[in-house]
Amino acid sequence: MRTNAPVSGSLLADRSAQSANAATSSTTRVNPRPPSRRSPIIARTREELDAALRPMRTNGQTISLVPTMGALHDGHAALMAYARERSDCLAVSIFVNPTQFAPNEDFDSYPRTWDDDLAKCAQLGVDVIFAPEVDTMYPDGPGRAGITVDPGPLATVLEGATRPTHYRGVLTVVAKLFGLVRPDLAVFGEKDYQQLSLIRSMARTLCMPVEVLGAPTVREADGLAMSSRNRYLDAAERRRAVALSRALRAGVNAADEGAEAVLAAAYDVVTAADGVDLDYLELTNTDMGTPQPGAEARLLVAARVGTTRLLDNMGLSLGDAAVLVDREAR
Ligand SMILES: Nc1ncnc2c1ncn2[C@@H]1O[C@H](COP(=O)(O)OP(=O)(O)OP(=O)(O)O)[C@@H](O)[C@H]1O
Ligand SMILES: CC(C)(CO)[C@@H](O)C(=O)[O-]
Ligand code: BAL
Repeated sequence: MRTNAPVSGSLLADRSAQSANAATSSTTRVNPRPPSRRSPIIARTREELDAALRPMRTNGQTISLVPTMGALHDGHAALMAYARERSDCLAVSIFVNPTQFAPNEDFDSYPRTWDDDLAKCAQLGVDVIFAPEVDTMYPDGPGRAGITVDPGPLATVLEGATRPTHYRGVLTVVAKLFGLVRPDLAVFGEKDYQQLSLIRSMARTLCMPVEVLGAPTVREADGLAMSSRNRYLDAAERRRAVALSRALRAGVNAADEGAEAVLAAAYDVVTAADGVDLDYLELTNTDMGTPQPGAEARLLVAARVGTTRLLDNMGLSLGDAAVLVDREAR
């Protein structure tokens, strides 16, 4: 198992918005409104996006954004419903962002399911779909992004240890999307918890006028977190993949006994599973710093099942008896 150096909570803290509860306790108004019956406007260029959003801006309507890479599933649908209830106009971006994929990763094979995505967006009451080409987002070419967002130390651990260039690409494209759409609020999934933490930190640190909200992870009936990459799994791998959420659940169930017990319980389940190659299993506080006894925490896991890398995480309340094992000793 990879061991990662502890991350300083104070560097990365976003105390204004944490975990699932933060999303539901947001100050944003909740405005249940039925899905619009109109088809979404499809904007492919910056000019088309401006034209699509101008009437909403002129009318003083609030705009929400759900950034995605397409291959939409019920997890994305939940983010859209969450955003739609909190805004007058819902924009969804569909863009497989090349700069967050390393050369050895799956950019070329990433699922692209435009017709199905469009039908889902129409059904979910999306007002505007922004689906740019690569050169619209990167006019000088994705390899020459020029000015990029430095994601800081949190981007070097956990996902960042395996994917060292990933979060620079994510934050750069999300900053661009925020600049283009200028949303009042943006919704991201807790499934990608480290990504959500980094985007919150970016918006706060760079004074971006957008409220970043996290929405809970949507799961398959057996507990597997929904993910576009689940499509890569064959039947046997799909059965094995449930080990990630089972491990997290075992950890959550041990929360009263403290941090050491949480990690041990989760570790036993994930390492006992055939064909599941653990990358990391870590316990953090809700800001992804060091977990504290008697406080809310986050248990995060990543593993390879066949050639597919999957991640998942769950929140828990740690018992007082928490003494962390030395990570290097595990
Ligand atoms: N199961 C889920 N529940 C809630 N939100 C999710 C879920 N899966 C993805 N999201 C969120 O949807 C947004 C778009 O993610 P993306 O398009 O990369 O889908 P994905 O399923 O995470 O794909 P991948 O398999 O590439 O990780 C992100 O904010 C992500 O956290
Ligand atoms: C936030 C995001 C859309 C940026 O490309 C992507 O990382 C994702 O889908 O999670
Ligand atoms: N949802 C995470 C996007 C990625 O893995 O590139």
